[in-house]
Amino acid sequence: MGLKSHTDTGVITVVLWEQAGGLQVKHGEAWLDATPSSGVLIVNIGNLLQVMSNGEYKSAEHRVLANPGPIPRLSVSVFYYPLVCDDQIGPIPELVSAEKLLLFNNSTLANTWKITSGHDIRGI
Ligand SMILES: O=C(O)CCC(=O)C(=O)O
Ligand SMILES: [Fe+2]
Repeated sequence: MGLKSHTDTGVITVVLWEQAGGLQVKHGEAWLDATPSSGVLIVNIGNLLQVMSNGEYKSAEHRVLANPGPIPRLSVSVFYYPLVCDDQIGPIPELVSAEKLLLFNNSTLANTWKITSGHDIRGI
């Protein structure tokens, strides 16, 4: 199974992924292959961490190629994100300054999710 180009919506995603390739990360206009390695966990920065870090960390666009090679592909993703839609989320105050202006407004989790991912937190 492949996955179309996307950024992860939450705070971080931890991916356990072995042997078969297929994960690609966008760098400029190029798609770079992530190199599979046994026992390695991939930690993706999600859209909410980009907001919380006031843009210090970027949620990278990535995709997964279907059937990238002869080995069956198995990956396990765990998504970390807050659950209460009405909670406020925004840049951590220490990361906002005269040199590093506020890039995102404080808003509810549901609203921030919609702005950063383009769809409703309930998947609508
Ligand atoms: O399977 C992978 O290597 C990555 C999966 C992924 O991008 C995701 O679950 O959001
Ligand atoms: Fe992803």
